[in-house]
Amino acid sequence: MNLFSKPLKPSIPLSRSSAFTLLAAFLVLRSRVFTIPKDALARLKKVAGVNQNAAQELAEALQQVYTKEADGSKTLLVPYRNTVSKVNIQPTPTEKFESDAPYFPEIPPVSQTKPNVDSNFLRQLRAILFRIAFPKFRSKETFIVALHSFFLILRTVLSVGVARLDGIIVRDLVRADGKGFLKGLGLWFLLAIPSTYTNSMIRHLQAKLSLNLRTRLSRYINDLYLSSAPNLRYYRSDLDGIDQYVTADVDAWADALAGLYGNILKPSLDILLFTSQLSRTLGIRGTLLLFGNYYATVSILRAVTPAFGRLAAVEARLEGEYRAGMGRIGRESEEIAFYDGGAREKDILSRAYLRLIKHVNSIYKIRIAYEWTEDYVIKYMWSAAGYGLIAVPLLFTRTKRSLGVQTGAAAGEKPDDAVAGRTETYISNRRLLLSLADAGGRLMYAYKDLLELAGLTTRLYTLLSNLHNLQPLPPSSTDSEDVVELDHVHIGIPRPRGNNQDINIDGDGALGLDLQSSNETPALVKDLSLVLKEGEHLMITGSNGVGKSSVARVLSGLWPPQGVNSQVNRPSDKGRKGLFVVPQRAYMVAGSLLDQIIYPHSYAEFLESGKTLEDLMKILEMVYLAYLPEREGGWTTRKEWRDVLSGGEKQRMGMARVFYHRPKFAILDECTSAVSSDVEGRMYEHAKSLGITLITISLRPSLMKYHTNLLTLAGDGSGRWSLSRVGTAEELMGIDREVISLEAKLAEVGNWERRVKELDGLLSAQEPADDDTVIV
Ligand SMILES: Nc1ncnc2c1ncn2[C@@H]1O[C@H](COP(=O)(O)OP(=O)(O)OP(=O)(O)O)[C@@H](O)[C@H]1O
Repeated sequence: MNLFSKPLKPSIPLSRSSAFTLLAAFLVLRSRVFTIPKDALARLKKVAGVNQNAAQELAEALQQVYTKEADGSKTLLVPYRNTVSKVNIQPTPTEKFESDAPYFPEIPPVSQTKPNVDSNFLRQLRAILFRIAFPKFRSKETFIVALHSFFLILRTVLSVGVARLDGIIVRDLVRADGKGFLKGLGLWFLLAIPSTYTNSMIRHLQAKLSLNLRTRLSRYINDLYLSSAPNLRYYRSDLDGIDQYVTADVDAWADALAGLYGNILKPSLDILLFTSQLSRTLGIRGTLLLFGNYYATVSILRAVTPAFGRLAAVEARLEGEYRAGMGRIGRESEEIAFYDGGAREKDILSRAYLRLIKHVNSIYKIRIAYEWTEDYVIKYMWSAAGYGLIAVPLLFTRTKRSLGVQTGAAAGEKPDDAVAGRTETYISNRRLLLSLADAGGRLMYAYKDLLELAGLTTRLYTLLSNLHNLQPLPPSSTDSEDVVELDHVHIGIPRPRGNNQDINIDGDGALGLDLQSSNETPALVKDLSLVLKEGEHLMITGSNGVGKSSVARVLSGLWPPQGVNSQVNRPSDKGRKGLFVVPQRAYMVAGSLLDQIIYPHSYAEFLESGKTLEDLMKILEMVYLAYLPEREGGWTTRKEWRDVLSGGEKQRMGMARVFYHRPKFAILDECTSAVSSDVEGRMYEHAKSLGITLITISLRPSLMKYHTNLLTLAGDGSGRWSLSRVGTAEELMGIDREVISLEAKLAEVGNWERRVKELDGLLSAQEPADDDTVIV
């Protein structure tokens, strides 16, 4: 039966109905045919020997083992339902980032932008879509979109079929044609199978598209964000609440885009097809009225649509602030508990939450007026227009004919047939119009979704633009000789991004800062020059906040060196790691006990290095943590180590990492301040015996004896410094003795002050008597 065009034949050709039956049977059986029962699959795998090493693979997967492929990619073993799935990860090449950067120029902060559906939005969306989400025409995502589009079109075509069939069934009913009615009903059930299957496929493909887009974006952003030196974007990005951008915003954007595609394509197709179907019966006048109706609807709704894009962007930011607050409490729970700061934290969080829900509430309120107008226009105005339009063929075209039948003017046509024909037209058109109203409604909702997508696109684009516009830090020029060298370097706090007009490139290509012409804060340390060869151990000292850690930041490449013609040389990583820094705050990585020692190595790199668990045990012995594997239940135990280990234990773990990596130079930034002096001394001696050159930042004079050079930062705001050689062990003992005697003398200062006060008291007690004497 030709369901999609009129006139409709009463009988159903056998070939079409058998085709439908076959399609239905295929769809029902599909799941049985293509889904192999799990136990059968397991048996098959066993026969094929696939599961032989499953236990070992699972253990390796839990240890985050990956294999390096020839093309530079990694195959990760991911535990999944007691099995291991292999996921190949292709890193985004640096050239790709370089070629993408011009598409993501610097933009104003997200708080200063008003996302809207305009050329700016289209430019941003195009850049994200075609540079990241769909970089190639022939990709999995393109295939999903094509399949999704196919099912969307199929759904529209089937809807027209359903509308026509609806009319036929009612027509046969009015005609009292039992056979035709039953056939129609049978066809109805058959048509329901592809229709419902199409619906679930549309939902499935939409979810799949969203997930694929999210994966592509997440991989790209993670590769960009977690970049190693000299980019260090995760360290240098100044975007507030960046975790919200990288996680929730990417997810929301992928969802919004995948949903929007269906929400725009399907109703647009519906409107096109339904309008063309309707125009056959409505004639020119009716069709024009239909378009007039569309125009009126769009004009009214555009006028009342609020700025959903900006509202969505603000909501995402507030959500991020609230999440960040919660995360901070989780991270710093012990410190907060010591201060009993729960009530204070609750106030801070409540404030963040209130700001969020106030905003969300205001969106809901704004939506009431919008949705009220929308419902009124879409449901009632469109339905009323629909009734009017249906009346056109009934009252003007066919009325005359049917009146003729009733008056006997059109002989040869039964009155029942005429009524049945009218009913069929009415039912089909009414269903088409209802679907049309529904499509119109969805298209209007899609406009709101489009505005929300604009808000999320702005946030995503802000993230990408922020990350792309962080220029790499100046590379260190490494000599063949392994030395640490600073040459005329100003150590200063880096200027915030977007204010770097004074940064210039000097003749050697090193990035410098012209302090004469700049308006930035004065350098913490000025014109610092030093050369440190292997075996020359340096201690950096000076009072708090004077810039000791900042020197380490410049040495390790976290901060750019400032000053004209300034230069930094770092030892190369050839042979073994050149420079390794143990920071002031101990850091414990998420993972096993073993992972804590080998960080930043992965388990695979540990295996590659040829070191063994015995070696690790020896290292733990050296830092007096040999009891940990047994106490914590083995090397593979995974815990929240930040909470499990004490402050001193965490610092010793930092030293264990130094012994594991055995770098040429190690910067130890007050990383043993909580370790007892005797253990600290032994660890320093051991580090030196491994051939590690130490650069220690400390306020403890007792550590001086392990070093050959002393850099003292003045700390009087002048940026002055002095570099001296530390004497022999004999001389150092002398210094130690002098320090002890001076400390003893200083301890006496309190007593002397008390005595001076007593004497002052005695003197002042005698003074009035003298005065009296004078008066008398
Ligand atoms: N990212 C930053 N932004 C702004 N100011 C900073 C930043 N990092 C450090 N500072 C400031 O620079 C100064 C020097 O900091 P630095 O960490 O180098 O001190 P320090 O000498 O190591 O102190 P301490 O002995 O207390 O560890 C401090 O006043 C600090 O507040």
